[in-house]
Amino acid sequence: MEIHNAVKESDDRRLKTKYNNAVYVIQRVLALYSIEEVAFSFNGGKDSTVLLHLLRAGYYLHNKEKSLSNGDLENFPIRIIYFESPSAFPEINSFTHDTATTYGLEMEIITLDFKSGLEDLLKAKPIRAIFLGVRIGDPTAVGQEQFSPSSPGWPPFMRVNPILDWSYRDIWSFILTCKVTYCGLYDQGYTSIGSIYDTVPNKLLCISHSSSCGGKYKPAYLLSNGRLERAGRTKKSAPSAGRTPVGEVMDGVDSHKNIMLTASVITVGDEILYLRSGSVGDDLGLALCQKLHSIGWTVSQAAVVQNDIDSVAEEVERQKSANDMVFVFGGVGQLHSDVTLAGVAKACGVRLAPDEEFEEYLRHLIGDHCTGDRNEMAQLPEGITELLDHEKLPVPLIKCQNVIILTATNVPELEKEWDCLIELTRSSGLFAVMEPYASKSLSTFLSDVETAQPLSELCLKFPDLKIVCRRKSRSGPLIISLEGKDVARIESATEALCNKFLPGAFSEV
Ligand SMILES: Cc1cc2nc3c(=O)[nH]c(=O)nc-3n(C[C@H](O)[C@H](O)[C@H](O)COP(=O)(O)O)c2cc1C
Ligand SMILES: Nc1ncnc2c1ncn2[C@@H]1O[C@H](COP(=O)(O)OP(=O)(O)OP(=O)(O)O)[C@@H](O)[C@H]1O
Ligand SMILES: [Mg+2]
Repeated sequence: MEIHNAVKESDDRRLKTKYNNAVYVIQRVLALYSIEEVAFSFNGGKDSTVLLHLLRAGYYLHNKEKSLSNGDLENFPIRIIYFESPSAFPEINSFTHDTATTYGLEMEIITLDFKSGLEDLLKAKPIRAIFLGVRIGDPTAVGQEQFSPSSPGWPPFMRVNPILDWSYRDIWSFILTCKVTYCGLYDQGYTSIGSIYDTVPNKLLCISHSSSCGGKYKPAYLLSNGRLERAGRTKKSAPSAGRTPVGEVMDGVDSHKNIMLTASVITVGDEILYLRSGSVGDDLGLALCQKLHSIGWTVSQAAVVQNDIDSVAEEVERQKSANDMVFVFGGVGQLHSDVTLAGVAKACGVRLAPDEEFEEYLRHLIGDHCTGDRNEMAQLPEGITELLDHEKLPVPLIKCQNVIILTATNVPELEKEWDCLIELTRSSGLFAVMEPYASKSLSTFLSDVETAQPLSELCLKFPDLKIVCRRKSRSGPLIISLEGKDVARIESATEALCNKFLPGAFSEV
């Protein structure tokens, strides 16, 4: 069988593993269900084209195992269903029909929507399992496994997703290795094909950088970053979750003085909580608070949690709904204690899934040891992760909704990551850069008894200012800091405070 032989003879170890796993799933389905009980939902797209050939190979191996045939595939009896729509590309439509003819497929054309079409189909036919070319990264893959029962409200059947864990690169490795014919649109820069109304060629494949591009695009298999395969889909993606919209592109400084944006800083660090050497402190958390402060953000909380999935998840869940942005440090890597990503995934109610683009970065960084065959090293929260890539960073920072995961392990590294974040913010509006806080500090030897009441009154009169009191020692002076966005208000508050005491009671620090 040409597909089986092509993969067997290839020296692409990863492709072989993916192929073997997918064909294993297909063979088990053919063992579990009778041929009348299975169907393949085929639409001429690249993923379903790959699945068609995997099914042909799986059917061939199934028969061979049962000595049912010599592997001749002239007759491929798995029922094919195609939901034909007037909004499909004519090229996709004709490719689907041509493929059916080439491989002698029994194709059932359904003109209803997916749900109604399946309801009618399952009333008429004994179908119990349907193969789909869904892959991780597709919006509909979230939460699905290789075997996923249909959703509540849908007719009952098993969705079988044999290529769920295939990456964009795996799809093209298979197509090119097996020399499979695919729809011509993929040679014209289309990388994922929806309807004529929401799909254009992927501009990352545009040959000319001029605005018009001359209509020339590279073929889909040359897209190096598989994460961007849907960049040709014109539908808008959902905005990041957050308490308030913080994604506006700020060209410099936000002019709205009254907007208050709050952040929470979470350090994941057993070393801070347990080690007695005294050498480990939460320097990074502290440094980040100062950075946030310098762009006019308020830090509502800085916490240290254990390297434990539930501890991270609980803290992240609490803070992400109470703040505009949450920054998490520590616990990122490959050690047993590196649970931050799992904690963030749990807090966001998603699972970890292999990420091809992240794996690519790790491979550059650590070499080929890191890939494995099943991408264990590059698992990120599924469906919600953005990689914040900057040329100065060896590995991108990770953003999941309004949670940013930093990888710095010391203050100089943090400064570098922070500078990159700010640059990214200016170019693509990660978060708002606000007017920085202004502050003034006063020192006094007045006693607490004397200052308590006037300071309480001052707080009530100037609710827009943060009035912070501290002492360096019990017997030393009291330092009063007034902080806010409006220098004039700080001056008024200073004057109001000084007027309540004899001249010279306060000196500016
Ligand atoms: C064979 C088949 C089975 C499907 N089963 C389900 C299902 O169980 N639950 C569900 O929410 N959507 C199901 N869908 C719909 C898809 O998840 C998804 O909504 C659809 O592919 C989106 O395509 P669109 O972006 O073109 O609308 C099914 C689709 C097909 C073709
Ligand atoms: N109109 C349709 N008819 C039959 N099956 C469909 C249809 N639309 C989607 N499917 C099923 O859903 C799967 C996922 O669709 P999706 O569009 O993500 O992949 P694809 O079309 O195979 O490839 P591409 O991502 O390049 O468009 C398909 O592989 C197919 O199994
Ligand atoms: Mg498609």
